[in-house]
Amino acid sequence: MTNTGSSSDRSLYGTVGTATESESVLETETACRDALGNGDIPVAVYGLGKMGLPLASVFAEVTGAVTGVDIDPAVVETVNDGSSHVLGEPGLEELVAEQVETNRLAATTDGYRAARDARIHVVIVPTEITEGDTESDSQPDRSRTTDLSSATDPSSATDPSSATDPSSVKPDLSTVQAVLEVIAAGLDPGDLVIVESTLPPGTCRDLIYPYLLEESGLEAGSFGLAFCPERTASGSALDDIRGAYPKVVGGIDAESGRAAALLYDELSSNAVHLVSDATTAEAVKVFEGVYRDVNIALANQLAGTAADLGISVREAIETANNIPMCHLHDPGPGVGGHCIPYYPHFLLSQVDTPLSLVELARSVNRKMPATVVSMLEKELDSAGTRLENATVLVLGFTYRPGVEETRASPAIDVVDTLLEREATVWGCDPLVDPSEFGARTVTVDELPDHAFDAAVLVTPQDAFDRIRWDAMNPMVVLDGRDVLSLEETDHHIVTLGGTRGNQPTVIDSGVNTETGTSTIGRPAAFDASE
Ligand SMILES: NC(=O)c1ccc[n+]([C@@H]2O[C@H](COP(=O)([O-])OP(=O)(O)OC[C@H]3O[C@@H](n4cnc5c(N)ncnc54)[C@H](O)[C@@H]3O)[C@@H](O)[C@H]2O)c1
Ligand SMILES: CC(=O)N[C@@H]1[C@@H](OP(=O)(O)OP(=O)(O)OC[C@H]2O[C@@H](n3ccc(=O)[nH]c3=O)[C@H](O)[C@@H]2O)O[C@H](CO)[C@@H](O)[C@@H]1O
Repeated sequence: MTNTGSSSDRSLYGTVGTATESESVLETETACRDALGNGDIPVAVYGLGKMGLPLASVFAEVTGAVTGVDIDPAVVETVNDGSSHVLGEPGLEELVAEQVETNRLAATTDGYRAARDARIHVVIVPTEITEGDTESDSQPDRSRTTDLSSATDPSSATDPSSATDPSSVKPDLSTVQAVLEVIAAGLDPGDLVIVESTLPPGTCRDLIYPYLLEESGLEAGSFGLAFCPERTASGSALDDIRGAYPKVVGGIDAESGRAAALLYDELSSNAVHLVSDATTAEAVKVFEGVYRDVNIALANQLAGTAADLGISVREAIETANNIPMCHLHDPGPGVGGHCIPYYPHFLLSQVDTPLSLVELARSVNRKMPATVVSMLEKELDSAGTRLENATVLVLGFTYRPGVEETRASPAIDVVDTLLEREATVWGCDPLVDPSEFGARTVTVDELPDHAFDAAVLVTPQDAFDRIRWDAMNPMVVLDGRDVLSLEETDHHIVTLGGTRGNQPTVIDSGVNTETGTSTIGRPAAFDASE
C-alpha cells in the first residue's frame, strides 16, 4: 500500500454498530482488521520524539498508512530521509528506513493536512508540569486541571526537581492542546482519536472530549476517543510497543474502547486489557509512575539508616528482595527523566483526597541531590578540605545510563548545589556536554590529567568503565549508584547506603528442595522441625 494522502471512507469507530443483517459482527470486525492491515485506514501520529517515532514506525509496519506529524522541521526531514534522530533504540534506524522506503511512513509539519486525511489520530507529544501560584504555599492548591492550556508558553514548563512545593505544581497540557486543535479541525464522523501521552486521570472525559466536540462541531458518539498509555522505556521502545506488556485501553464510551482494543490487538503481540473507561486507563499509567517514585523514596530513606544501624543497606535490600513479595528499589542521588518525577503531580492535581505519602515521596526524591552534596561535604571536612575550596568531578549527566535525556536529571541539581557552595565543578558524560549545565567539561581519557578533591557518580555510563582510577590522585568518591569497585585503590569510597559490596554468605548445601529454604546455620528457634 502507499501513503496516498487521500481521505478514506473506511474507519474503525462505529463500524460494528452498522453491521447489516446479512453481515455478522465478526465479519464486520474481520473486515476492519483487513482494512487496517491493507492501509485503507490512514493513521496520523502526532509527535515523533523518543517514543513517538518508534510508535509511528510500528503503526506503519502494521497498517502501512502512517503520516508522522512533528513541529520540528529537522525531525521531519530526517525521517523523510529514512533516518532516525532518536539514538539508542535497537532496530529503530532500520525500521524507519524500511517503512519510509516502502511508502508506509512519511513525515510532515503540516498537521492540518494529516488530520484531514487520517481516520485514526494518535497523540504522543510531551505532557509537562508548571509551577502554580507559589504565594499560596501555605494553602496547598488542590484545584484540578480545568483547562488544557494551564501554561500558554511551553518554555515556561517547570523542572520537577526545582519545584518548591509539590502541591503548587500543575500539569501543563498546552502541547497536547496544540495537537488537539489541529485534530479537531480535521475530525470527521467515524474518526478515532487515541491519546498515548500520559494524562492526569479525568482529562479525556472532562477536557479532551468536550474540547473536541466543541471545536469540531461533531455530535457526541460520532467519533471515538480512547486513552491507551505508552508503557515503554528508552532503549527497548520497539519491543515494548510490539508487546512486552499487556496494552491498556480505556475508551470514552464503549464503542471507543472496542475500536481502540481492536486496533491494539493488531499492533501488539501481547494481550489488550480493555478497562472500564478512559479515566481508569489514565490512572493505570499515573499509578505506575507514583508506585515507582514512592518506592524509590522509601529506598532513599532506608539508605539513610546505614550509619545508625551500622550496616550495608544495599546488602539488606538485596537480601530482603529474595522473597517474592518484597520489591525494595535502589537508593540513588535523585529521580530524573520526564516520566517518574512528573506523574505524581498528575495525580496530586486531580483529587481532593490528601496524598501525603505521594507528596512526601516527591519531596524526599527531590532533595536527594542536596543530600548527596551534604554527604560529600561531611566526607571532605573529615579529609580536611572545605567544600568551597574543593574541586569536584560530577560523573553522568543524563537521567539514565545510555539515554540522551537530561530532563530533571539529578546531576543538574548536584552541580547547581555545588556551584552555590562555591566549589569548582567539572563534569564528564559521553552523551551530553556538562558545560551546558555550568560544569567544566572533561572527557574520560583526560581525567588523569586533572586533580580532584572529590568525585560524585550520578549516572553510571558504560564509558566510565574506562576511567583509570589508579592513575588519579586519591580523592573522596561518592558512588551514588553503588557500582564502582575501588577497593584496590587509595580513593576513599562512600555510598548512599553505607559500606559497599557486602554480600550475604549463602550456604546452599542444605537447601530444602520443597520450600527452597536452608536448614543449615539457622538458629534452632527458627528451625521449622522444632
Ligand atoms: N520517553 C519515555 O520513556 C516515555 C515513556 C512512556 C510514556 N511517555 C509519554 O510519551 C510522551 C512523549 O514522550 P517522548 O519521549 O516521545 O517525547 P520527546 O520530548 O522525545 O518528543 C516529543 C516530540 O513531539 C514534538 N512536538 C512538540 N509539540 C508538537 C506539536 N504541537 N505537534 C507535533 N509534534 C510536536 C517535538 O518536536 C518532539 O519531536 C511523554 O511526555 C510521556 O507522556 C514517554
Ligand atoms: C517501572 C519502569 O521502569 N518505568 C519506566 C520509567 O522509565 P524511566 O526511563 O523514567 O526510568 P526509571 O528506571 O523509572 O528511572 C527513573 C529515575 O529514577 C531513578 N531510579 C530508578 C529506580 C530505582 O530503583 N532507583 C532510582 O533512583 C533512575 O536513576 C532515574 O533517574 O518511566 C517510563 C515513563 O512512564 C515508563 O514507561 C517505564 O516503564
